Amino acid sequence: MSHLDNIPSTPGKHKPDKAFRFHSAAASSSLSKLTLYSTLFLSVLLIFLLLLSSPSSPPSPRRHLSTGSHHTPLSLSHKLIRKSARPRYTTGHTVLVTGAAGFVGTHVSLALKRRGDGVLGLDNFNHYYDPTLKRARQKILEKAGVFIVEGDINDKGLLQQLLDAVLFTHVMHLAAQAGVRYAMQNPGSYVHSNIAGFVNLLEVSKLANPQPAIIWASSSSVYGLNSKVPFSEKDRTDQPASLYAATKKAGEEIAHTYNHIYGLSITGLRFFTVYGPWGRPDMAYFFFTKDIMKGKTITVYESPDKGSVARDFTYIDDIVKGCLGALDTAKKSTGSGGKKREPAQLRIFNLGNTSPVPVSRLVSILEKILKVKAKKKVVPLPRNGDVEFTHANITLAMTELGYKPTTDLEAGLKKFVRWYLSFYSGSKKKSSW
Ligand SMILES: O=C(O)[C@H]1O[C@H](OP(=O)(O)OP(=O)(O)OC[C@H]2O[C@@H](n3ccc(=O)[nH]c3=O)[C@H](O)[C@@H]2O)[C@H](O)[C@@H](O)[C@H]1O
Repeated sequence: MSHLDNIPSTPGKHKPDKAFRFHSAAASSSLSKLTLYSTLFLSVLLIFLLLLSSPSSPPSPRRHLSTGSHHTPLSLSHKLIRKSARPRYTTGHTVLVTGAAGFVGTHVSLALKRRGDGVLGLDNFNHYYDPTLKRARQKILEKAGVFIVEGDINDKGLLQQLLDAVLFTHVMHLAAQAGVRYAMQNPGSYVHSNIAGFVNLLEVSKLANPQPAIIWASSSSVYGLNSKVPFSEKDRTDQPASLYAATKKAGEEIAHTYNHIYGLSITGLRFFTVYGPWGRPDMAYFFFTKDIMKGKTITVYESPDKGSVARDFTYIDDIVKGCLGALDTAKKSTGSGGKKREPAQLRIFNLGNTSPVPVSRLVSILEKILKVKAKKKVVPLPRNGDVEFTHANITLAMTELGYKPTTDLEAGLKKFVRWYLSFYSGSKKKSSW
C-alpha cells in the first residue's frame, strides 16, 4: 500500500538573471549610461523580490492536502472537497465524516450521500487491520461521489483547513481506535485517537463559525461491570473493564465540557457490537467465519459460572438508521468563534438490538450458514477487557430518534457471510453494496 501524500504545488523555477556587468573602464561612462544600468539593475532586483514572494514559492505545510488515492494538487483537492461536501438539495446537510473508510463510517457516508447530503470523508487509513479492506471501501465511496481526505484527526492544521474550506452543518465523528482486547497491547493508540484526537476535533469545531453539531461514536463498553440489565443511559458507567471503555467514557465527559463551555451541540451514540458486510476483521464474528472455513480452532469464552458470554449484536443497517436519526434531530450548536451564547443540546443514546445472544449461539449460526462444523476450544473469559454480557435498553433512542432495529443475528450473519464469500473469493466486483 503506497502512502500517497499529494505533491505540493511546484515551487516557482526562478532563475536568477545573469550578473549585471558594469564596465567602469568604458571611455563612454557617461551619466546617462550609468542611470540606464542602475534602472535596469533595480528593475531586475525588484522582479526577483516579487517572484520570491509570489504564490509560486514553496507552499506552507497548511496547504498540503492528501487525497489518499493519487497525487492531487491543492487546487484540485479543494475542488473535490467542495464537490463532495455539496448537498444535492438546498435543505441537505453538509457533513464531515471522520473514520469514513472504517466499517460504520463507510456505511453512514454512503447513506448520507445517497439521500442527498453533502459528505466529506477523513481517514488516516491506519494499519490496525488490513488497510486493503479500507481502500476497497474507499473505492465504493468514490464511486458514490464521496471524497476522502487522507489525514489524522490529531492534525489540527488539516482540520482547520477543512472547516475553513467548507461550512459543515454536522460532524459525524466515527474515527477511533476500536477493539477492546487490543488496548492491552497498544494503550497509547487509544489515548491518541479516542482522547487526544477527539479533543483536537472539538477544539477546531468550537472555533468554527457557525459551529457544526457533533455526533460521535461512544460504546456499549462504557457500562463495564454494570450488572443491571438492560443497560440504560441512566445507569452507572464508572466501572470500565478495559482501557478502550475508559477512553470512550472519557470522551463522554469531554463532550460534556465542550458543550458546557463552548455551546457545541453534541450527541454520543453507544454502539453495541456492530456487525455486518464490510465489517471489521478484528471482531469475533468476522475471524470466527474465517477460521471456521479454514478448519482452524476458534476460542470461545465462557463466563465464570460456565455460562456463555453474550452480546447484544446489532446489525449495521440498524446502526446507520440510528446515526441518521441522531443527525437529523441534532439541534444547532449555540456558540461561535469559541464563545457560547446559550445552553446547547447534549445527548447520549444506546444503539443496540435489545436481544443479547450467547457467543456459543453466534458460533452455531455460523456453522449452519457455512455448513461447516467449528473446531472449538472453550475457555474461561480471560481478564482481557471483555465483559460478560451486554444488553441495551433502547427506549430513549426509539422515542427521540425513531430508532427501531429490525435485523436479528441470523438474518444479519447471512448477509455478512454472503458479502464475505464474494469479497474474499477474488471476485470483488460481486461484493456490491
Ligand atoms: O459494543 C462495543 O462497544 C464494542 O463492540 C465490539 O467489542 P466486542 O463486543 O468485544 O466484540 P467482539 O470482539 O467481536 O467480541 C464478541 C464476543 O466474542 C467473544 N470472543 C471474542 C474473541 C474470541 O476469541 N472469543 C470470544 O469468545 C467476546 O468475549 C465477546 O463476547 C467492538 O469490537 C468494540 O470496538 C466495541 O465497539
